[in-house]
Order: sequence, then structure tokens, then C-alpha cells
Amino acid sequence: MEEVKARLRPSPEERERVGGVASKALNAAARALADLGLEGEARLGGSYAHGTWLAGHADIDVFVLLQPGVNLEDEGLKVAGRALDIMGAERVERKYAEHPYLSGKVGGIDVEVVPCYRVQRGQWISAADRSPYHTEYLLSRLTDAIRDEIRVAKAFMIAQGVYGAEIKVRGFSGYLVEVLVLKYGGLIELMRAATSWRMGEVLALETLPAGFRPQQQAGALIIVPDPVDPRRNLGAAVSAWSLGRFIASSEAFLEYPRGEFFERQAPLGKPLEPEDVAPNSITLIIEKPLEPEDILWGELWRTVRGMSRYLESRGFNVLAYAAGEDERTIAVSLLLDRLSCCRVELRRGPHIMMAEARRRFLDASGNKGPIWIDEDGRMFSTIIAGERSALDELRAAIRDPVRIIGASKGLEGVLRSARILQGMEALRGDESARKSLGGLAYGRQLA
Ligand SMILES: Nc1ccn([C@@H]2O[C@H](COP(=O)(O)OP(=O)(O)OP(=O)(O)O)[C@@H](O)[C@H]2O)c(=O)n1
Repeated sequence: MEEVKARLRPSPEERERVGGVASKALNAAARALADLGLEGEARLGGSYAHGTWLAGHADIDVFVLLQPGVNLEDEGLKVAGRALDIMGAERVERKYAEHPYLSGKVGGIDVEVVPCYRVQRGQWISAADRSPYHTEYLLSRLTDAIRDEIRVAKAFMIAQGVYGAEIKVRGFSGYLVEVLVLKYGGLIELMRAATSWRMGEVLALETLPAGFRPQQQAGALIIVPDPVDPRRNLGAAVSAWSLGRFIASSEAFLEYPRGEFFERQAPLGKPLEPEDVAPNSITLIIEKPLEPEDILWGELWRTVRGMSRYLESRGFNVLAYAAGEDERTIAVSLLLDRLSCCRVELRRGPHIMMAEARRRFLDASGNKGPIWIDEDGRMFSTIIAGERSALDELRAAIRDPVRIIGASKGLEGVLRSARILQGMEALRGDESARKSLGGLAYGRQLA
């Protein structure tokens, strides 16, 4: 643990370099406000302000606190744009949380400028309004020893694939890690506690207000009240998979503490290689569309669920699915119980008393399968619809993905030109395919 801590602790040179960019960013945001004649204030927030960023991975969050009534998407973004301009930021991009904000690179460091409102505690208008209070709260509580613990906790979660509240991961946000580590005093203590958390347990850092009742949220497995706003559950965004993965990895680490846990995902059971699961899998590789990450992954999940439902309706069993990405592509792998199946289809015939139709039905059915009459006198037969291949079914379905599998409109184009590969074939393809198959090996379920 000491070795890992030392590796993650930013050096004095890094602190100085990042600190330089941070004060530049703060000044630029203040100047931008003045330039646009807006009343407000710029504050640093997030892991930089808290001193909990990982060596080599600093990003600077500047919150621009505006007067209520100002439009965040209009004036807010203008201030952000002006601030990044003053800093001489490169690669300025619009990003989305609950409302849009801007990010750019200054001296190789990511700077995010997030407009929000200056409000009294509890009078939140936008979700980002709490952030300055988070920073104020943490700065009054954090010590350097705790900061070291937070960094190892983040690194552990990154390696286990459960760090980040974004839709793609649905894991632990930086702030949630900060709160949980503070609550338990360290990563090991957090891990020990996590192995015996109960369903819906309230994990509060501060004494809760009298009569506190957690909001009932569907799917929230743990309740971590935000110390600056106890009604907000910081654990709401953590998926069952991410929570489960964290608990299982913690259990494994406590039993076999090894540095590897900070580097790569630990297998839940016997380690499997992608090759082990590949034979019964189908991998679909699409070009990454130019959409904001959160929107893209939201759409992708919905589409994958649609695909899986479609295959089930065609007689296949989808056991699990997982996704992976590289620079250019996203791959989704589905694990099926079998890749082809022989299907029998029911044919509904006429009533036995309709002589003409009865004869025609019998002629048409010939000797191809059983014919029977139900209790109401209606005739039925079956026809063998032939061998179906899950691969062919999917290839046919993506010709009209919106209608057939209920895919999102935004993905229609890339789905139509998706590559669909069977089993091992995919392992020779893109890095994204290897990752999605690896996801299956580790039981990475998206839903
Ligand atoms: N789901 C989230 C995400 C972010 N925040 C707020 O936004 C700040 C910045 O979050 P972010 O930049 O996403 O992450 P960091 O905490 O800075 O962590 P790191 O950069 O080390 O990943 C947090 O401190 C918190 O106040 C939050 O409340 N809830």
C-alpha cells in the first residue's frame, strides 16, 4: 500500500505546474465574468481543489458561480468559452452533465469550466451548485494521510473498472470515494466494511438530521447521503454491477493483497480468457459516432437490450453481454447458449367445419409435420422454419435496426454498417472486440 501511495502522490513539481494552470484558470474565469459584465465568482473544485487527483492525471475544475436567473446554457457557456479563450486553451469541447459545460487543454492539462449558480446551501437550482459546498466541506476535513487513502481507493476502483459516475461506467464518482474513505478512515477499512454492507444500508458520514428518511430510489443498493445535502444519495448512480464488482474485488484483495489489484481487473472466480467464452459469442463492431459519451452509451445500452430481446424472440438465449471500446470503434459481444437453432413454427388453420378451407389446409400441410384439432375445433399444424443462425438473424435485423430491434435513431447509420463476427474471429479484430469479449470473461454485464 505504501508503494502504491508513493506512486500516486503528485510530486512537488507536478503540484507546482498544475497549480500554475489552476491560478491562470481562476483568473481567466474572473476576467471573463468582468468582460461579459456578469456578476459572479469563479472557484476551483473537484479533485484538484481537494488535492485528491492521481499523479499524472490532474484535471482542473473551475466552477463559475452566477446569479440565479442567468441562463447557464447561454450566458453560462459564453463565460466558460471566454475564460478558455483567455487561457489560450486548445481542443475546446462542449460536454454534458445535467447542463452543458466546456473543457479544453491548457499546457497539456484538462481544464473544465462549469457554469452554475451561487445559492444558499439547500437552495440548489442546478446539480453543479453543490460542488463549491463539497469543496468547502472536504477542505475542512481532509488530511494528507486521508488524501493518500483516497488516491489508492480511486486507483483500485479504476483498475477494477468501477470508477466514475458517467453512464458508461455507472460506478463510484470521485466525490463518493472521497466521502466513503473519509467515513471509514482508509481504503482497507472501506473494503472491510463493504464486504458486509446490507441492501439499502445508509452509509452516512455526518449525523443525519432528526427524522431523516432516505428517498426511495428504485435500484439504489446503498444510500450515501451527501454531507452537504443529506437528501441526495451519492450512491444512486452506482449500478449493481459496479457495486458488486467492488465488493467482490475487495473480498479478494483482503484475502490475497497484491499490487496487481491496482493495475488490472481481478477475476471473480477462476480466471477465464476471452478465448474461453468466444466459441458461443457474437461480436458486433461499430464505428464510434460523434456523440457526447453519455448520450452514446445510453443509446448503446438501449440498443443492446433491444438486440438481446430480438434474439430471444427468435428462439435464442442471450446469457450475457458486454461492451468495449478503442479509439475508433465500439464492440458489443453477446454470449448465447447456442449460435444456431432449428425452429418449428405454428400454423393456424381453419375450423374443422369449413370444408373447403379444411381441404386446402390439409393439402398444404401434407406430411410435413403433425396436424391437430384443438378443443374449439380449430386445426393446427407446424412447419419447420429451418435452421436459423443467430449471426444471420442479427445481420438481417441491423438492416433496419430502429424498427426491428428498437435501436436508437442516433445509432442507425453505424449499426447498418456494423461488422458482425462470430466467436474467435472477433479476437483477431479491433482492440474494442477483445475488450468486449474480455468483459464477458469477467462477467461484465452492461445492464
Ligand atoms: N456524480 C457527480 C460528479 C461530480 N460531482 C461534483 O463535481 C466535482 C468534480 O467532479 P469530477 O471532475 O467528475 O471528478 P473529480 O472529483 O474531480 O475526480 P477525478 O478528477 O480525480 O476523477 C465533484 O467534486 C463534485 O462536487 C458530483 O457531485 N457528483
